[in-house]
Amino acid sequence: MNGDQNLHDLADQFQALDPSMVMNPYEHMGDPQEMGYENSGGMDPFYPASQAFAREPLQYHLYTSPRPETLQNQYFIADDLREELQKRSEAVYTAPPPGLNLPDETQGYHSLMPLEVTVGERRKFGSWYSTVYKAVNSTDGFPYALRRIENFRLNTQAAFSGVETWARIKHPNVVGVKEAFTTRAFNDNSLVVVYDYHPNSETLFEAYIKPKAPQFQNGRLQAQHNRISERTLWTYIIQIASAIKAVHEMGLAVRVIDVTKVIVTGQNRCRVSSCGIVDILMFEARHDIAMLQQEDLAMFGKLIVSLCCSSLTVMNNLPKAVETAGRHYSAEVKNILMYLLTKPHKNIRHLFELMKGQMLLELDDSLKAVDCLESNLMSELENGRLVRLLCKFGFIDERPEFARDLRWSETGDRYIIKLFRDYVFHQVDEHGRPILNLSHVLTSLNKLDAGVEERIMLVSRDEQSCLVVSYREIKSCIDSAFRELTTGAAR
Ligand SMILES: Nc1ncnc2c1ncn2[C@@H]1O[C@H](COP(=O)(O)OP(=O)(O)OP(=O)(O)O)[C@@H](O)[C@H]1O
Repeated sequence: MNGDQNLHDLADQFQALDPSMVMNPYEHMGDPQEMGYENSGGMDPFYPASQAFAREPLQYHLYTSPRPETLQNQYFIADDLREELQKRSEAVYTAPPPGLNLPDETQGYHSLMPLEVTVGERRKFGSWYSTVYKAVNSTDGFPYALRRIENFRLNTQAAFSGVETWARIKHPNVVGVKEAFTTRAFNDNSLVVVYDYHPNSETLFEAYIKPKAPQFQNGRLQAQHNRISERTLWTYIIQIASAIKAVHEMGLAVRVIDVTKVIVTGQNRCRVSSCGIVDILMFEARHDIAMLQQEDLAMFGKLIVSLCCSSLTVMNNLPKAVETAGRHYSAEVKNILMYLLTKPHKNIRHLFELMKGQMLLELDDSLKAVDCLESNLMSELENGRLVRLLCKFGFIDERPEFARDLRWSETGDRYIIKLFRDYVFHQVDEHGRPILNLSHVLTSLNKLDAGVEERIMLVSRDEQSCLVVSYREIKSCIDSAFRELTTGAAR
């Protein structure tokens, strides 16, 4: 199907969706090249090349061109991204259910909410039980993740000496460490290490290994297999290796590299959590850092094997596990595994040498992801601008009194603003039914914000007065009314 055919199909759908809407917002659009855009390759096929277009002067808040109804959703960020961000926002604001018997506050953190189930069978963190909570810091108001080690008695404050060094590690694949303290607020001796909070994250174990409930497929209950794809596996390998490199270069060792201690914080984004905590727990057992770093790499190998085989028990028979991994993944993956699990003297820099080819792919993918996010951000930039404009309307329209004038918002410049508000939001069709046309609203507000010379007819509700004004004039009315309000507020 060619471009014209597409266009016709779209136009048909457009008519079918809303017969009362006959305006085509593309009608007066010109060639993007003529508009001064250097690269028109990525622009819509909806811009016919033949018609002339009077370009508006370039402004920093230049608006995007209006789109047809059927593409309305493209005014906003992509649905899956919005859903993901909304889930995160919801996670930040979720309050704990009542009756958890948690302290109201500990060391300046309040609103504690467990991020994991604390009843039933629990795994241990070394020799201790641990629980992760979300809590809000009273000083900066931000949420943090508190990892609490239950029933831990600290023998010396010196055990906290490494926390400062950990807090200096700012790396995209390491969950940031903020501080550590002991507390009796949970009615025991607890150690708490405070980390950056990454809402709605799950561990690699939860994402790829934990058995999923069977689901109905083709009318039958079927087990869910979530074997990780080779590309995603490499993404995680490179990110975790990068985290390990950052930690080793600070003269530290991660000391816990495990599928339950690496969290997935976004699409294919992972971060090593729980850094620094083992240094406190095992402070008194002196260790050679070079040896601990070797152990980090061996643990990393085991993590990759469990991901490849979607199982934790495979670690009981590593040679068999490596063989299984080799059957499902490339020789390159097997090569890395052999290096990490069998080489007596390994080194994180050498590991990167072995992964050179994959790193280029990773770089390409992450640049693509940045491009995609940037284009989503652009649409939100436009929307943010429109929200500010709507706020101005809200401040001005229907204001009951200003400067002792009960009719301030109905008279002078404000009368035009009121009529424009009706033009944008309160139009009705020939049968008196409300027209709820988001495209019209966005187009009108964008033109207003850019102050274009295009003229529109504003009609009063009783149809007794009728004004023809340009968007530029309406914009200047709004600016002066809003200025009056700001000077009035400052008085
Ligand atoms: N910094 C963090 N920000 C947000 N959520 C986190 C953070 N750290 C951990 N979590 C979440 O808290 C939950 C519990 O984490 P934890 O590391 O205890 O995993 P676990 O599987 O419960 O391990 P264990 O069985 O050893 O307790 C997980 O769902 C994890 O995603």
